[in-house]
Amino acid sequence: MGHTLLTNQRNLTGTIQVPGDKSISHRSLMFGAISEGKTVVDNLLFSEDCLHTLAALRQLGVPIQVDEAHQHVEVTGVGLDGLQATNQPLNMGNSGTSTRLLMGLLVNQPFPLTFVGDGSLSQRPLKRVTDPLQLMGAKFEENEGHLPITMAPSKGLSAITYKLPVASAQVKSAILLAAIQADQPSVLVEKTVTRDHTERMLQRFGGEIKREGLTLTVTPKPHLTGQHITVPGDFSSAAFFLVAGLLVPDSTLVLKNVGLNQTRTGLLKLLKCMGAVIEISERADDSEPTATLTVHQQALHRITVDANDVALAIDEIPLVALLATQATGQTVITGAEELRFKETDRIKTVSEELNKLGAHIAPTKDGMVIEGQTPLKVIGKQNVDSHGDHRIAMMLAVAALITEGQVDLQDAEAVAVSYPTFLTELERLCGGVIA
Ligand SMILES: O=C(O)C1=C[C@@H](OP(=O)(O)O)[C@@H](O)[C@H](O)C1
Ligand SMILES: C=C(OP(=O)(O)O)C(=O)O
Repeated sequence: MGHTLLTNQRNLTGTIQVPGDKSISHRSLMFGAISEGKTVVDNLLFSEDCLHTLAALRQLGVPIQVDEAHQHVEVTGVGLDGLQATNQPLNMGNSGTSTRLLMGLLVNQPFPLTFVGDGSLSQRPLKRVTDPLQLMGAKFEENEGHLPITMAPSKGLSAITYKLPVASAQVKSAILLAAIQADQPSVLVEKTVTRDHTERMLQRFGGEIKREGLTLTVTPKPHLTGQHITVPGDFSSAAFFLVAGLLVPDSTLVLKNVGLNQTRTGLLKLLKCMGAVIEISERADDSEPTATLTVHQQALHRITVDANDVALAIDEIPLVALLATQATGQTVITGAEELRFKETDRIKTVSEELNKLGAHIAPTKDGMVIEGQTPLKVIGKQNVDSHGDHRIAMMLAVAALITEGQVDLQDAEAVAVSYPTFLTELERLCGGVIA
């Protein structure tokens, strides 16, 4: 397992183009595969997670042409009834999104399918997806609530009226992808608003979905039409540089073409509450809005974060914790229990690893209590560990930039799950100080 040595910095200055959005990349491959005609995807994210989705679809007989140098992909849609059986398991790697969305997408096939994943993914909860799919008529031959799972050949799917028990875009999307193949319209009620990329893309490919408050009604529409999708830069990847720009003395960073879908940008609202000013320019809107973000180092103050905030910033909460260690006052995060079911238990890994650098973070059942104005400082060199979690690795790399002393980041290569070039980008901005 690789490690990376980082030291504290001043004056992080530069322009960054973060890679394509992970959530939208997964969805464009999946919708392209089950549509009729060609789907062209520009700026697809070539990260480990998205490559697991791509490989699984190819394994099911979907022709996908890849030009990785230009982040360009062409998917020849085979339609929902054109997928081919496979006698090998579909390997989901580390990717919760691939697993949950593909289970919904593939639930109505006339052949069995087995899903497997790595050690971390095999611990993550799947009953939240298999329960509603079973209510729709799906049968599972092997199902302990986590991978490996085998889905039996389908005997047809019934519509569902379902109140989501968790705030999860993956669960919502799995049900929506199954519901387009059901016999009648289905109705889903969200617990709170979560990212709506599936809803937007379904409409773009010719599906019918309506939202009224937290209620979604989706009409069966198994025949969709291929599209040209340009994937915006990933807000969740941009967030690491936004936070670095806010924390590292004398910094100015410009982030180009960042996806600003409001169901993803809860971090911007939280930053505003902390007193930060982020400049937004060059706004554009295809079926997903984008803009350029400019950030300078600034003083911040404490906030409280609740379940509604968490749902709109779910992958950015580790960064909120880091920001809070440097803000004035005590920050309290509640309603974040879902963090315990990510690639690691992020309440545990965030508090344990940042505390190694001098932070005072007390984990709670559903969040964290974070003391502000705690300078990060180590004597000599301190090891911190990503525990194989890409977002923990990147958050700790940003923390290292403001830590006095040397930080040795273990298992740094986990970044490849969502942002393979993250450390190279960081090194470029720092002027080549990463060993
Ligand atoms: O739908 C998606 O693409 C995602 C939804 C979120 O997961 P949950 O739905 O489990 O909260 C998020 O954490 C993940 O990175 C991507
Ligand atoms: C939780 C994440 O992804 P996934 O659920 O797809 O593994 C993430 O990217 O932070």
